[in-house]
Amino acid sequence: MALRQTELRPLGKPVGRKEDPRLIRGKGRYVDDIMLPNMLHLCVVRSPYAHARIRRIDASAALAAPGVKLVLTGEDLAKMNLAWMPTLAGDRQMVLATDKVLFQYQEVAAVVAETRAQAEDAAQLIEVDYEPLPVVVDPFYALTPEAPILRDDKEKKSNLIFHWEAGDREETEAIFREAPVVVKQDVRFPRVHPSPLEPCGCVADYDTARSKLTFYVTSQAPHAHRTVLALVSGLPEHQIHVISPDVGGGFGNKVPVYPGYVCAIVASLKLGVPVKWIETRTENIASTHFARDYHMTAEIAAREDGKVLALRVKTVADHGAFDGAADPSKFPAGLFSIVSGSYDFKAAFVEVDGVHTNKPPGGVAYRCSFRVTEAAYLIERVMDVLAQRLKMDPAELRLRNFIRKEQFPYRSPTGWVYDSGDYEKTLRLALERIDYEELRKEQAERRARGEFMGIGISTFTEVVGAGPGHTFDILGLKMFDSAQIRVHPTGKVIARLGVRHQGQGHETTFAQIIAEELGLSVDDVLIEEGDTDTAPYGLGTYASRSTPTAGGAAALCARRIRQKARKIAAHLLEVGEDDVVWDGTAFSVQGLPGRSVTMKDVAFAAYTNVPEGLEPGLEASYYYDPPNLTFPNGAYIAVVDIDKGTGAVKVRRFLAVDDCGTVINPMIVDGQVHGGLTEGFAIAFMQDIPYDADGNCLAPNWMDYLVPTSLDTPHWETDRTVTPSPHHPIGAKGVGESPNVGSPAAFVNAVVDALSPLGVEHIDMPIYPWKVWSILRAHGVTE
Ligand code: PCD
Ligand SMILES: [Cu+]
Repeated sequence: MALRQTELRPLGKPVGRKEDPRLIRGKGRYVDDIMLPNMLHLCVVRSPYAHARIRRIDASAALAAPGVKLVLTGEDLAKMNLAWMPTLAGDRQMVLATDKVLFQYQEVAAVVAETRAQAEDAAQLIEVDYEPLPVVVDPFYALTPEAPILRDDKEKKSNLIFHWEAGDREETEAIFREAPVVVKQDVRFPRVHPSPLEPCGCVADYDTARSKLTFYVTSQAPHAHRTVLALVSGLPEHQIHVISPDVGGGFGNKVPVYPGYVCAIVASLKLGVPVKWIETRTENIASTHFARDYHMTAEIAAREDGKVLALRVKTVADHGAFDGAADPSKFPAGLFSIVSGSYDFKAAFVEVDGVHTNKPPGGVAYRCSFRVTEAAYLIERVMDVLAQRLKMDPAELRLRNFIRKEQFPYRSPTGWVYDSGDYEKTLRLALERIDYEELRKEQAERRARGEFMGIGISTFTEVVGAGPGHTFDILGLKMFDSAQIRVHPTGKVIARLGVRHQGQGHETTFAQIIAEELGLSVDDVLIEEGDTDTAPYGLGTYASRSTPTAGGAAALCARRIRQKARKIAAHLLEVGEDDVVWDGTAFSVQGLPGRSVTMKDVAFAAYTNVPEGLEPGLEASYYYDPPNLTFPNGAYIAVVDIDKGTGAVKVRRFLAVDDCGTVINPMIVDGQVHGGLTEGFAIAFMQDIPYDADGNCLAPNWMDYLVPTSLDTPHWETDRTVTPSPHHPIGAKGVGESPNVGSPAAFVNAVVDALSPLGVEHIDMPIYPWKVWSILRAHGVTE
């Protein structure tokens, strides 16, 4: 049962979500709900070819079509110096193609008309004369000398975008030379897409009289978008007002700036009226930024008793036509170097080659703090390969190799400093709750009967919460975050934060933090995010960073308010400030608990009766740059049964034990875990975006790119251990991404475990029934 929103001391309690009465009654206000007078509609014309030279674009028929007000091409944008724009990774991307296209569905022209239907009809009339060029789909081929160079706009004549390394090569090699056991496995993380329910979209409204651009956009990072728009367009930043209304899911998809946004803004500037652009589902999947697509090879050097010694990883990363990776500037392969996971390796060496191909740009951090999902999946998969090779129980192998709780803060061999954790406790709780021993017995019995039952374990560690600002920036913008709290005379509060939630429940959880610190109830605190004219500057919501950064800012900002409140309380209680104590709900006089004033009394006095010399009013702001990241972790266990006839995998049980430090709202954390597990399940069993040899996208819709329904989705069991972050103001770590990061390996490990009697050591995701069926058939299990 959810806790009432009027109760005091709400931190750690399952308070009902304040945003839900609005959202579940269909009263959310999303970008497509915005209707402005004289608003026009924009439709993007896209390339049918994955690689082609553009000889000519003829827009005359489109311009003559009913309702059409404007057609934009790359040439038009080039005159305004807007044909290209910067990507988050410091590459550049075409807004509208000028001389050639580099992926199927690339933006080629934009049509603006009175209605959306008119814009779409006219888009069909635009004639583009393409000269097809040879297509590069395979990133390994892209690196060979025979492959055509795709980006002729770049100085470097190569499809290699970057080569990046972490760890100690020599020490790692030395350990490998001597190691008694070495296992090696190729692992692919398929190309997937965040695919939020609400696709991307915007309304650009340029007011010529006030020279002000109001830009409504479904954005995870409105402030960063405003800065990028100012830099790209040359409009002064204070004349750009970005509003991110309710967001229907983000999942990393709404961090980048997309060509449609720039086109809508240019159209509004040219026409002086509002212009709306809303993507279709196909446009979303086939042109906005993808995720993953990592081809990884991992090797572990170990002793015969299972103690791991060193890790070596080589990866080819397919970034598509433009490097749009949403990674902090200093990390071209994101935080992939966290790949040594929860285990105490002596040494590690990691290499990543980023490569251009004729595919859409990316990759974004889809429920993943910058390539952490790929890393966690790889290490959890390869640990199982090692267990199988050594004929050891995978739980036992993990227990033997965990970083021990007394080793924190722990420096990993690639340089990360893990803040805290108790991995053994978390795994033991999971083993006990699922009754692991009993399950293994049952498995042995079933195996004896020729049945295929599997148990998969994943004990992942994540790194979330970017900043700190000294290491983390995007396009130079330091990744701190902010909160601003204003207490009104009646003790009601408005708090604005620099992040922007997309369904995570910030209106509730951040109200819980502030209410807890100020002795108020959640009902008393209104949280507002997403409006750049009112909210303090922040980097946005992704990378499970809101709680580690803005959550920290909210607590510290509230404490700043309390400091001033204490002065006012002393004045009201007619004692010295040192005699005032705060008990969590009221200020009282030391030793005289009967004499007290609440935050509400103090708030009123702040506007009516302040001590002499003190500034009236009660508000504060705080920009919080965390000293380190937070390292949430978990132990996940999947139990599966395989149907021998069809190869279908049934997830019988799934238990997720998470440790995200201090929990603000256990009900919301459970919801976060349920959602992320559902995504992880989809990635493991049903999602991939394949391309044919001509670069045609083979899954540009929800018929081919599958999204699980409630019927497909297993029942989730959750539990928790709590190891607070030692540096976060309330001890909280992020959690939003954990289930997506940790679960794919548990599913795959379970399926491989089920098939291990056949000698199977690895299956690449997605594990479609036909893949399993082919294995069963190859081994004569089924016909
Ligand atoms: N310890 C703790 C932690 C946390 N929490 C809670 O939970 C949530 C979450 O958080 P975080 O972890 O901090 O995170 P954020 O930042 O807020 O968010 C973000 C994430 O989130 C997730 N989840 C979700 N949900 C929803 N509903 N929707 C969405 O969209 C989404 N997305 C996803 C993603 S993808 Mo990326 O962007 O890719 O990077 S990242 C991400 C919030 O409310 C909070 O406060 C609590 O309570 N406690
Ligand atoms: Cu990732």
